[in-house]
Amino acid sequence: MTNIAKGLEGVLFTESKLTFINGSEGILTHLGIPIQEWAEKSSFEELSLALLDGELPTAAELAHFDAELRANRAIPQQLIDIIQHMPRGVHPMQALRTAVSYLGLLDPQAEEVTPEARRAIAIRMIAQFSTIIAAINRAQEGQDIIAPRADLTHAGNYLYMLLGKEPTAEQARLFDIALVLHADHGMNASTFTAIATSSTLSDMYSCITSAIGALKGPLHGGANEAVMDMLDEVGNPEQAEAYITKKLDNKEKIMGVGHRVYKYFDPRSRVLRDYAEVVANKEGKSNYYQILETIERVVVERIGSKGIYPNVDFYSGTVYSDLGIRKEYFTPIFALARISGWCASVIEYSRDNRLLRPDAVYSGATDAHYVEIKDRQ
Ligand SMILES: CC(=O)SCCNC(=O)CCNC(=O)[C@H](O)C(C)(C)COP(=O)(O)OP(=O)(O)OC[C@H]1O[C@@H](n2cnc3c(N)ncnc32)[C@H](O)[C@@H]1OP(=O)(O)O
Ligand SMILES: O=C([O-])CC(=O)C(=O)O
Repeated sequence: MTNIAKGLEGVLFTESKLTFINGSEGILTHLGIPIQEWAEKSSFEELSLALLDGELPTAAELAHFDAELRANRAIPQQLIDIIQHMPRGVHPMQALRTAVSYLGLLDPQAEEVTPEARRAIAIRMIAQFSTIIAAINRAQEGQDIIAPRADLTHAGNYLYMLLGKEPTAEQARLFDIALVLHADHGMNASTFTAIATSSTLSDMYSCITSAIGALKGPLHGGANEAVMDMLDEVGNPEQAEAYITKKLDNKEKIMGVGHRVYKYFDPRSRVLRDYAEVVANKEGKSNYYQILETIERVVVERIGSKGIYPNVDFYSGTVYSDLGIRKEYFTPIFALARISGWCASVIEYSRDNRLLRPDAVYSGATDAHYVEIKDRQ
């Protein structure tokens, strides 16, 4: 019998120098450097450049890249108009998908697929994603759109454009760490989708628009919002154990746990848990964390033996909501970070491109003949 790799599990289709994951031990590295070190010592700007170029930048290279990001933050007025006229109540991921596709119409370089053009477009997209997402958020809430500021960090500027006031240094750094943790993750579904699109020699905006669509689903990036829905449904920590036990007894999926590659704790979930605990220790903020702690304990006890542990989406939402971000924007924030990994992976793959085209075992009818429509039952 032919062996089918359902879900493409374990299928190796390319080489990459960007990200390494050891799922059984819960290890994640970018360029060989552990994710914990990136989170502690680096910034989203530095990791983005390192992924694009495949090496740690010098101070001068990073300063140049940072200046390029700051200079490219503004988005065209035509796109602002589109965002302002989007129907109210759409999911922000729908809005983001449309906005990025439209941005491509306004970029005279959009159709260029040379490595230089792809890199230049990537830098603009990394810079502009935060402006687009903050603009969608404010427009959907009937608020004025706030122009980016060039004197703030990437993370600080996003929070400023979203909330209309400068974040504290602590808030900006916490958000920066969240972006670092989400920036890249090997051949996940959305990165693979971006690469599949790029393998046809399509343009960067098409690659990224397809990736946004893939990230949106609740089995992938959409899980962070679904975790928050679950927390709101549980309501208070006293209900958590009974709630999760019932779900597991009914063989229902728990959001924010389980992963195709990790069969142990996702290391990013450990970093985020520590920050979620800090948030919880603030007055009146402990409910979410206490519920998550209980869910984590019960899940690990009950189905840890199947390799089901918290993933990156489990604790991130509690950190975001403390920063004043609504749950519908958790997945767009994932995109705000993952844009770097998508672009870097597309650029890396396109250096030695080959059309992606897997196959299926045919299991349909054979020896059939066309039946005239009038003769069909
Ligand atoms: C950023 C990211 O994309 S991280 C992932 C975000 N997604 C989520 O948090 C959604 C919840 N998790 C899931 O749905 C899954 O774990 C996925 C989609 C992430 C990975 O799925 P797969 O690798 O296909 O695992 P698969 O579905 O084969 O599950 C293996 C076993 O674990 C169980 N399992 C997997 N995830 C869960 C879960 N979240 N809750 C309960 N049981 C689970 C399955 O029921 C299955 O059990 P069985 O062998 O007794 O039938
Ligand atoms: O790698 C995956 O399958 C999912 C993902 O994007 C992540 O965990 O960050």
